[in-house]
Amino acid sequence: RARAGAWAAAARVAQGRRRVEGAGRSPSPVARSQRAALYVHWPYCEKRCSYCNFNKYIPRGVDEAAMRSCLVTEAQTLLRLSGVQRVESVFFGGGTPSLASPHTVAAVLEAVAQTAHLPADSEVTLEVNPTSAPASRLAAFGAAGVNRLSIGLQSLDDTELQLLGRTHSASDALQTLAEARRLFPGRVSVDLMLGLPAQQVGPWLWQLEELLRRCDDHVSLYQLSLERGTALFTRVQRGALPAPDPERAAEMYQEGRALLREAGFRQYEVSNFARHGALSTHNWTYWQCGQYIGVGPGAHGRFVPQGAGGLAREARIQTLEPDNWMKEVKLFGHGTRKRVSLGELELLEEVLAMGLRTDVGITHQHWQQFEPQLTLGDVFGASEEVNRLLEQGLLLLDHRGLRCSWEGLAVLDSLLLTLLPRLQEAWQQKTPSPVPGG
Ligand SMILES: C[S@@+](CC[C@H](N)C(=O)[O-])C[C@H]1O[C@@H](n2cnc3c(N)ncnc32)[C@H](O)[C@@H]1O
Ligand SMILES: C[S@@+](CC[C@H](N)C(=O)[O-])C[C@H]1O[C@@H](n2cnc3c(N)ncnc32)[C@H](O)[C@@H]1O
Ligand code: SF4
Repeated sequence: RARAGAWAAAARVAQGRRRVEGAGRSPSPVARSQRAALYVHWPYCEKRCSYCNFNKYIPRGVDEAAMRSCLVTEAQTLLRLSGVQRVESVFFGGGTPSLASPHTVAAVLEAVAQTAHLPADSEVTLEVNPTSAPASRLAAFGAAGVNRLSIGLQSLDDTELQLLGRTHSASDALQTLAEARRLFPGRVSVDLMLGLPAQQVGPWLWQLEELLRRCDDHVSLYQLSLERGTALFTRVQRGALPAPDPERAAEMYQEGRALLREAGFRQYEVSNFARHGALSTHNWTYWQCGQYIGVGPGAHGRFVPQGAGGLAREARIQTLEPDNWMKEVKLFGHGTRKRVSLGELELLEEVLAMGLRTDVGITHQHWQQFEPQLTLGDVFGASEEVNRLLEQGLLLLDHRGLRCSWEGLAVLDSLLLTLLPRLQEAWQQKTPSPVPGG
């Protein structure tokens, strides 16, 4: 059983159901530079899924005590380095973090709470694979401080689940979902994939309808991305399976999001849907270009190291391979493999590309925090190409800011092909490159 620490106990008393409503979210009293989300990567899985190229390993055995101690050490080191005082959400992802013991999750949360302020109602998500999470284990994660679950359900068709190399059946997934809802009501998300080889629109929509009868208040729809180096990629390349049809996938996405809308879900991001205000705070931080600290093998982070001042934000990635990562953590207190300083333009490009993924888009206030000189109107208002997108009703630029319409959200990548070069152009005009000899 999990040894619930002081923070987990306080969190249970608070029983906070913190909900964000996009732009309506009340501003935190702590400055942006002193707040962050924290991501923790558990790199192990039971079996390799045929489509997955995330940073995961199938170990013969795991030295969990060593892993736990390294996760705790790295969380403490990076929190101190960042100068972050308030952690607003924690996300245990992977790999398969539901294979970790609740004790490990509790230890990381206690360490975070001791190094920075972790409000008792902070969103703490754990990703769960159906076969590694009986109800007793889910309850123990709850006692450890987890208050939101994200279930990798992927499909409700056993043949598809087999094709994906999953270890669970559709009925296992539905059972986990029911148990999760009982233990974490209003705080359970499910991931459903679309665009699989040979998948047809009609049957996929029946899956979604079935899911809508069973699900809680958060759904993520992920279109399969066929990744080089995966078993699925090889089978498609050899002709053993048909290539996924992008037009059919687009139709599933369009019909799927319409169905979710009818069921009362708000599409608050390209792939994410919530009702009753159950948006994910953690992911919202990513899309708003807030700071986040990545702990564990292969975790990504983006924060301003203490002493760097201003907007000198760094993109960081931790060492991928777990044994090497542990050696580095034992030696240096962290396993950061790569640090790249983000330039001001790069950061603005991220603000644009990430912000437009959400239904709120980029508000004028939000943009101003990153770019006080050029307004959204200065950058985009006079561009003929952008005006065409506004006239087509794909984009909106008004007193609130810049955002995609419902139609625009489905074709964001193509909108960015116009918007990003326009931003680069406006940036160059603002800061002309020095003329040689001038
Ligand atoms: C990396 S997994 C980790 C969580 C957990 N191990 C699981 O499998 O559910 C997180 C989510 O990413 C999505 N995902 C992984 N590989 C993908 C791919 N190639 N294309 C689209 N979505 C993918 C899946 O929906 C999955 O639920
Ligand atoms: C695809 S998302 C699924 C989120 C889920 N749908 C939800 O609403 O909570 C989660 C996956 O993204 C990856 N991920 C998220 N944040 C990360 C970070 N900071 N560093 C590395 N990987 C990250 C992890 O592999 C994780 O399993
Ligand atoms: S999809 Fe999830 S369970 Fe499957 S290999 Fe990837 S991380 Fe592991």
